[in-house]
Amino acid sequence: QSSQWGYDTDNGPDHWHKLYPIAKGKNQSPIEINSKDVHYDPSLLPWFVGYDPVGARTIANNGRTCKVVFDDTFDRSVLRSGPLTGIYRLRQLHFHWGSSNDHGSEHIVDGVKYAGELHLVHWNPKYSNYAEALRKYDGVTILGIFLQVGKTPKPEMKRILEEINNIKTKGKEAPFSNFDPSILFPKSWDYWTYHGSFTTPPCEECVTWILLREPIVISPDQVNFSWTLVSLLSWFSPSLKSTSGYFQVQMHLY
Ligand SMILES: NS(=O)(=O)N=C1NCCCN1
Ligand SMILES: [Zn+2]
Repeated sequence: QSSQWGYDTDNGPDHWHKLYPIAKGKNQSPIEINSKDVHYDPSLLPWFVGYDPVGARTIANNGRTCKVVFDDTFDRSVLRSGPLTGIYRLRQLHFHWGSSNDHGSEHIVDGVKYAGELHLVHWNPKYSNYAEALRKYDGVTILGIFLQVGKTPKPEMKRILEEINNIKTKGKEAPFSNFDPSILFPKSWDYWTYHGSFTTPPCEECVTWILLREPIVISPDQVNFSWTLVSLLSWFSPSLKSTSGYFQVQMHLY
């Protein structure tokens, strides 16, 4: 087990539990979603966001992903309602890509691996800080949006993909301002929700997942932008750590 966790055979998901025991927990993400096992919950509310574009701060390559960081020092950009109680502050967004278009997403839907998955990470400000929220069942909510490769480019992705060119090496960071991530959202806000974990170590089980059923579609050349980033990062296609164990995945239809 090399010192740093990753996605290779000697430090991948099956090794993580040695340093991060929670990785062997009962509520680990990602999971496979089988539509036939999903419980439709008519009492689930729609979710809403209020994002302040002026809250965007930086875009960084941390050697595993490209992440955009936001000012979360007050209730500036928040997600609320849906399966949640109260509001959750947007902290960062990041992507998961594969080394080819036939895989890359972390969650799998009816056997389908999407080319990528966008995660918007939010934390519950009823706790005094993010680090404390990670230790709570209702500490974090992650909005997950699947990325599908199609003919038409998604113009709203342009800013992020152009910026990726300036952070091609691990550890690089660049200013990133005036960006409201809700412009990336698909038309339908129908979602699946379940309680799980971060998909990377320490894999805390503090996450209420809100996964959108409708993917966003980007073009092949937009994906190969991510390829430039991917080719510089030890990329991955994570193995699903969780068994098909029983979990409450509910669905809201608008
Ligand atoms: N892929 S994930 O579940 O969002 N995992 C994360 N781990 C560290 C903090 C941000 N997110
Ligand atoms: Zn993620």
